[in-house]
Amino acid sequence: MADSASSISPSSKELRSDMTMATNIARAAASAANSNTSGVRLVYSTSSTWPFSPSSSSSSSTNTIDIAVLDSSFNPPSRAHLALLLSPPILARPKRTYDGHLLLFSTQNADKGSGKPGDASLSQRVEMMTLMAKDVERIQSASGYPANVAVGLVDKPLIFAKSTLTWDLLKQQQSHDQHSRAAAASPRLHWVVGFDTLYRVFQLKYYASAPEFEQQCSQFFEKERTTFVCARRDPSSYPQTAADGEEQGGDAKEKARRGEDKLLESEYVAPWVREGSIGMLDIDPEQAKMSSTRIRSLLKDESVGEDGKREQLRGLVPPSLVEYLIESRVYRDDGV
Ligand SMILES: Nc1ncnc2c1ncn2[C@@H]1O[C@H](COP(=O)(O)OP(=O)(O)OP(=O)(O)O)[C@@H](O)[C@H]1O
Ligand SMILES: NC(=O)c1ccc[n+]([C@@H]2O[C@H](COP(=O)(O)O)[C@@H](O)[C@H]2O)c1
Repeated sequence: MADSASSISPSSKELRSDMTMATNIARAAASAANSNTSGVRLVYSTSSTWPFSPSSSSSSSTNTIDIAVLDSSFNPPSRAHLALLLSPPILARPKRTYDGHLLLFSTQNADKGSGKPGDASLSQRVEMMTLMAKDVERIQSASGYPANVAVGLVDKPLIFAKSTLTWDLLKQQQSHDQHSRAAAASPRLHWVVGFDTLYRVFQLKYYASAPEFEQQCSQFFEKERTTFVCARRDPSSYPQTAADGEEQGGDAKEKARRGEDKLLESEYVAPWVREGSIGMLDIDPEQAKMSSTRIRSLLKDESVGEDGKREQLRGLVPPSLVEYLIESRVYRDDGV
């Protein structure tokens, strides 16, 4: 599926029209950012009834609507993020694709607050998310699947809380649509994450107490039937987790693999692995090495010219992002 991304570059007319739409959406999202609403706010969706489009419910062989959630800083999105979002629904077999896709950005990060100077602004992230959503729509259609994508913003940093807010939004959308097939469908969220994120979700330091963490696990896995689909990440692409650091000897990849096994076998994680609520995924090894940090460094690198940057970006970011990153000069100005 990730390979099909290479063959769906938008025409320049499509790209211009998507960029204009993305800018308008970003403007509206930024001007509403200070309003006091909490929860998940959709700023773009393929259809107004997302995720309950008629095509998604009728194409499902079960009455469950399985939705992949890519929760990211979008700073900027990479081909690895695209591969995660378009990965096969390993915990929703025999489906060959998710019924819906959600790109979600938290305006508050668990470890970095509201961001670092030199990061992309909220408007730029919404623009990039919208362009990526349009790429996902094109890839799904080119693969013969219905396109059913949304872009959302949320003001909570931790996944369990964000997931419940996403769940609340789905229930709300469903209650507006009493008479369609959607009313009988049961949505299920699948958080597509890399190993570093799965590791952090299970660190007690993020929660007020162990009982509160356990209550949130139970709400996420049991009440809402949500899952984690976790991609193995090349250790060169992210700062070491404590789990990797404790492992002695061997090369970095072996250490990372042992760190993964250790987490999956640990007290708080193993029961959900056994239940089939956490699954591991291998993505393309080149994509597993990617990080947003590396893409930001490339964009800032004054020794690489515009054509060189464009060439490298083609392999690193979703198709519509290549021109956007060059033209917007994001990460390059302001001396950062
Ligand atoms: N190369 C990759 N392989 C597998 N998962 C990845 C990869 N890159 C990012 N992810 C996952 O995608 C999700 C969003 O990641 P995030 O936006 O923090 O990107 P990042 O590349 O890690 O960013 P940065 O380099 O700025 O820290 C996380 O769950 C992360 O683990
Ligand atoms: N305990 C948690 O739920 C927890 C902690 C830290 C990061 N995260 C997630 O990891 C994702 C990536 O975070 P960074 O941008 O900090 O790498 C974030 O979107 C966040 O949701 C979750």
